[in-house]
Amino acid sequence: MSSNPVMITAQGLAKAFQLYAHQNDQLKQILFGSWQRYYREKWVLNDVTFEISQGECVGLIGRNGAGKTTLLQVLCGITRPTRGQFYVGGRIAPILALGSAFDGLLTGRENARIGAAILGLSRREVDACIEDIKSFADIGAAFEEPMRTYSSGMVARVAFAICVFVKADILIVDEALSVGDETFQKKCEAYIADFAKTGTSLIVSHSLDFICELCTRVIWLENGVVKADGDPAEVVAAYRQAMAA
Ligand SMILES: Nc1ncnc2c1ncn2[C@@H]1O[C@H](COP(=O)(O)OP(=O)(O)OP(=O)(O)O)[C@@H](O)[C@H]1O
Repeated sequence: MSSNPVMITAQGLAKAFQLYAHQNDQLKQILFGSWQRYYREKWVLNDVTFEISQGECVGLIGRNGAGKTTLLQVLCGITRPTRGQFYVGGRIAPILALGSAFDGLLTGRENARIGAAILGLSRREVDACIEDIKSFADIGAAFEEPMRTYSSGMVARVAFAICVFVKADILIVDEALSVGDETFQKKCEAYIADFAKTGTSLIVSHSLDFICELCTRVIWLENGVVKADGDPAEVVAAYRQAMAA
């Protein structure tokens, strides 16, 4: 374990989603929830505990549905944990999570301004970097058009570009590279690798070679619990073996 300051702590994190069998069950729950429960719980995270220190680049791996995105959403404050605590000690750049908050009626530029402000930039800082964000996103005139007209790759480009310019302490990346085309993927990979030299990163990816190459540590999540946490080569080898089996 590193002697650097702790940037992310997850302590006994658990998350259950409420599943309603019928549309009006949600209303019943609001009205009569004190007497009866109208939903079924789906536990996605169960007692997840770890610490990430300043300067670590941690890969988060696991099968589809293992709970990786949910864990990142909890750490980014997008969803609340059902149990447990977490601490994040710095400004987060949540690549892709940010994209889900865009307003489709607003242009790329307007969403970029709002996104950068939400992530902590002042109006003057936003003014100073908005053209750089446009240039990094590299979607041409579409930057001035409503985002409802964008492809998923274009949305990801704008989300990634905002995160590049918010001067974050912690980079949280959820499968950012899967939607971009090859040129943009390479640009993002180079940025993430550069950020990882000094910042703290938590990266979800199914690209195990990329994770092994970049990360100093890997956490393997399985059915909402930490199955392994340690050296990238060892954890990835064990994960590959489990997947093959
Ligand atoms: N809002 C929701 N309501 C109910 N279930 C949900 C909700 N969001 C996610 N889930 C469920 O939680 C589980 C974990 O989802 P999550 O997206 O965190 O997995 P993941 O490890 O990121 O998967 P993938 O590798 O496919 O992206 C899945 O079974 C998913 O169906």
